[in-house]
Amino acid sequence: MIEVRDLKVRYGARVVADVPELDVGEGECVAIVGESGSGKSTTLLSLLGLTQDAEISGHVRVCGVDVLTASPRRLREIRGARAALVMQSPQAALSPATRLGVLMRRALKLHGVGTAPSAGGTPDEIMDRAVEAVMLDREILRRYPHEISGGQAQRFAIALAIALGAEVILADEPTSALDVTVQAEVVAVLRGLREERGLALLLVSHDLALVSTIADRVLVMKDGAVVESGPAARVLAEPSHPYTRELLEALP
Ligand SMILES: Nc1ncnc2c1ncn2[C@@H]1O[C@H](COP(=O)(O)OP(=O)(O)OP(=O)(O)O)[C@@H](O)[C@H]1O
Repeated sequence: MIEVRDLKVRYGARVVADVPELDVGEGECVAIVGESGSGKSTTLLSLLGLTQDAEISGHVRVCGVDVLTASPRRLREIRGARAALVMQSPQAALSPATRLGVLMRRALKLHGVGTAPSAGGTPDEIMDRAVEAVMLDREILRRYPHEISGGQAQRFAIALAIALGAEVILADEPTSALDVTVQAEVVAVLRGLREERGLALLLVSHDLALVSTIADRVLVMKDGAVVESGPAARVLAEPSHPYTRELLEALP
């Protein structure tokens, strides 16, 4: 689903992300961890061609599309629909005067989902199933963005991705704005989607406790470079790089 080789992202002369290898297969979760400014978000955004003013080299394939050479039209086909980005505070991106159901219906229409009679049902059926998949009541579709909590907004953002038929979710600190119990709900939703729908998940987080509960593999970034990578259980239990040990020691 995601295949990265020799990715380098530069702003001017400075390499802010250097990722030799990163693969996320169907039903897998890979986490990128590291302190603020280490290049995690830049790496994530570059996978969808969303870094502005950056010079990018290497090989990036997402849902079968060669991102660095694809036409803008081809990129638009995967962005949002097949590969969805879930950010830290989705509420800010939701139009305040639009009910969530109206917003979701517009997104489906924009991407042509639910228009063909055969393709997964009517827009209403697709929306109901997506909301159910993230354990929200369908009544939420009648609400405005300010009428929902941070955890509900995050789950709605994931539901939107599901409704649009996402195969890959790229999540940037999806739970950092949430309190601990609500974080657990969002993680449970993501874990369920991987297991039940084979969704591939690339997660950026500075929260190693969260990562240990969901990721199969971990990449540790520092100053733009990957200093350690491997199975999450191994990296978190027996870190081989001093920086990973530092991150682990900083855990509460
Ligand atoms: N548009 C830009 N122009 C120039 N430099 C940038 C730009 N965007 C990011 N950077 C720089 O790239 C480096 C990596 O930033 P990035 O946001 O990827 O780090 P991060 O690990 O995700 O940090 P955080 O956890 O704080 O989001 C930082 O030094 C940042 O200042």
